[in-house]
Amino acid sequence: MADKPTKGLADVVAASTALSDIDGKAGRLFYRGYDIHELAGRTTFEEIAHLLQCGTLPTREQLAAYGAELAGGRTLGALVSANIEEVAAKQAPMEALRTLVSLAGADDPDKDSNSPEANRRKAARLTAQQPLLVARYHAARTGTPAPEPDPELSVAANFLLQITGRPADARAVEIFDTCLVLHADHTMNASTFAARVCAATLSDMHSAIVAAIGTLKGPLHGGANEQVMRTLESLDPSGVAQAVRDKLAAGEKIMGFGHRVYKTEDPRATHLREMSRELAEASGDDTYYRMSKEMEEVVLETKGLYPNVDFYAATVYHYLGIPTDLFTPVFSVSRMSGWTAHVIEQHADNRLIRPDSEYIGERDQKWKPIGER
Ligand SMILES: CC(=O)SCCNC(=O)CCNC(=O)[C@H](O)C(C)(C)COP(=O)(O)OP(=O)(O)OC[C@H]1O[C@@H](n2cnc3c(N)ncnc32)[C@H](O)[C@@H]1OP(=O)(O)O
Ligand SMILES: O=C([O-])CC(=O)C(=O)O
Repeated sequence: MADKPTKGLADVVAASTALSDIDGKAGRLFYRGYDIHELAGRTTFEEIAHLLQCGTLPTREQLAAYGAELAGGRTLGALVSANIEEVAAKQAPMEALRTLVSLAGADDPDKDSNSPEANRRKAARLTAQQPLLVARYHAARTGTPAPEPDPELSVAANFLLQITGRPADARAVEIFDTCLVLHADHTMNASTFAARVCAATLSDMHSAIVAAIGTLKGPLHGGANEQVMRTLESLDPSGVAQAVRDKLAAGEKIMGFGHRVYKTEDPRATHLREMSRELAEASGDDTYYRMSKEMEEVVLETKGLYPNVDFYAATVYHYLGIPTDLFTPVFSVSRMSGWTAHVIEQHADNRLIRPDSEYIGERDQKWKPIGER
């Protein structure tokens, strides 16, 4: 008989990885051995994607080559282009991305290979395409064409340009770039696990990424950042503390708080809180930042829970002018670098991921003809 399951697989080690590591008690996160506090604000998203997908922080030459590869990958395949209008009309952003990445797989030149070289090229292409898919989706649904991506600009600068329709100022780009750095990878989170389960059947990278996108979408995972903003918008700024206490007393979960692994401050939230404060001040209206701080105090005092990565990311994206329903797609733009690196890692040392289950259903049932049931 199987052992009793650990609900939600808490504390179960499901894979070995050299990509990221978390110390949940100390509130520390590392990408390939680098503390996130060493990297945030000092490295670009392109450097982090290279670190995850290629193994090292790049030299200048490697970064130039990787940047050129990303710039070259910023195109949409024929199948995506032919369908994006209809997808944008019928699907919400994360559903659309799930569809569009699947369609992009059909036009990928490496679609029939899982070799290490093909996987690395696909990883760069998916990382290049994801922000473009979000921007073109947004353009299609609003009927406002997005500016063409500029090969001279970074992933962060191009994304803000394409979403807002105008070049972002240098500090906004730095802040958004840091957000992308902070969201890139996070050990065996639910979407990465989904990607690895799919990849471990020796399925292809696009299939694994479709599984990951569908998993990130849920409000207990990446979907929480959108819900944080919706909560802030729904609250009366003068009644935040009482409203949060009432929600908690009613057994409601407050989105953006709590974490399976961190039992103290999420180290990414430390950076995001500060960036939210800076942007709020610069905007001349810090209402949402002040409301967030108040929520944080009440949730900590009442439940002992800390904000996770999604909490302050919400107001940062809001102040940067990103539409609320694109917050989770933004998460996917960054996490694509980690998901694809995990697929590369899974394929490089593979074994089928197939856990056991505990059977809790009926036993010894006897078949009856349909008329007698
Ligand atoms: C990128 C990310 O995915 S970060 C996480 C994003 N998700 C969210 O912000 C959604 C809100 N948070 C949550 O739902 C949870 O904290 C999760 C999903 C992140 C972690 O879940 P788990 O490790 O399974 O913890 P679980 O949901 O069992 O919570 C443990 C206890 O804390 C409570 N709790 C956890 N999070 C919250 C919250 N945000 N608000 C209120 N109570 C909470 C639970 O109700 C539970 O209480 P109980 O023991 O009295 O029943
Ligand atoms: O690790 C998790 O469970 C969720 C999370 O914070 C992430 O994916 O960034």
